[in-house]
Amino acid sequence: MSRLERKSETKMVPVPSHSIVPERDVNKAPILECSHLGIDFGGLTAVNDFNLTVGRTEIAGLIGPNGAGKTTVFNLLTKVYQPTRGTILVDGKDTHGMNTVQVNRAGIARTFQNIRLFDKLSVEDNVKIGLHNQIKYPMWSGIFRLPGYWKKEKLAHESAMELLHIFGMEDLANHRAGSLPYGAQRRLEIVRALASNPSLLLLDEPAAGMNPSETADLMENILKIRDTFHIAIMLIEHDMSLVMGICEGICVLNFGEIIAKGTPSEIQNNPKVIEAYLGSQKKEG
Ligand SMILES: Nc1ncnc2c1ncn2[C@@H]1O[C@H](COP(=O)(O)OP(=O)(O)OP(=O)(O)O)[C@@H](O)[C@H]1O
Repeated sequence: MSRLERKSETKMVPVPSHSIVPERDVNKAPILECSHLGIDFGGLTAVNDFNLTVGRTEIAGLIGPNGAGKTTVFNLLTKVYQPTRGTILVDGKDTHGMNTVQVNRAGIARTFQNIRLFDKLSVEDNVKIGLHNQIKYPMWSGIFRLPGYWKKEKLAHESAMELLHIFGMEDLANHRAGSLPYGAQRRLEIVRALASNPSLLLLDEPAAGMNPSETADLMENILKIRDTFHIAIMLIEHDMSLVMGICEGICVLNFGEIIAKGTPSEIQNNPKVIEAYLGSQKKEG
């Protein structure tokens, strides 16, 4: 039986910040704790009083109608924006004042709504770029190609190939990233994000533009990432079959505020959630 046919939901247990985490994570320090997080853009409050805890190995979903504030939350977590208020703890560390590079070193990696690969570089080189936090080249050994440089280069090659192998992409290592089919480019983005060895991987609409078979592969790959690397994954997604199929805890935003948290079945039956989605459909219609 394919793992995606599993119907049983993960048992979730309550933790502070009115959140739930998978039972298997309850005795482990959470990977993410947001308290009263918010940001204003001039007079517009894009996110307000965002409280969320994500378990160590949880697959968490962040959903909501268009313009609800989902990407803004990712931008706050990754310090593209500094919060107007509230705190973000990553692995127990307060990220106040950190920049995007520091927060990546603290354990958060992400992909974007639109593909952001280096099209003209090879698949392998794209992954090596993601390894930059892991493998440091001392300046002089790089400029003069000293033995130390070749040692690091060999290590980077081996690490990149190992990651590509996990996702069945090692045969594509020398292909130009821009020449890959759409689904493979999106997979490569995820591999590149994983190269920075995150504890929390943020995926912004990973299934956008995918056909059903690419989406099914993506779901398998997300489960594989969680099970291989034992990390947490938080995803924004409009494809409800993906969200309801693999997310364990789901948080729903509307107009920048959390309106519900729960398991897939709780969220699907929550009247506030149904109203938020129907309301946004009426507005669009
Ligand atoms: N840099 C910014 N300056 C001003 N307003 C912004 C900025 N970034 C986001 N916003 C506003 O914040 C609100 C939330 O936007 P956001 O992109 O986070 O929504 P979303 O839930 O990700 O939407 P979608 O599902 O359509 O991607 C919107 O009203 C948006 O216009």
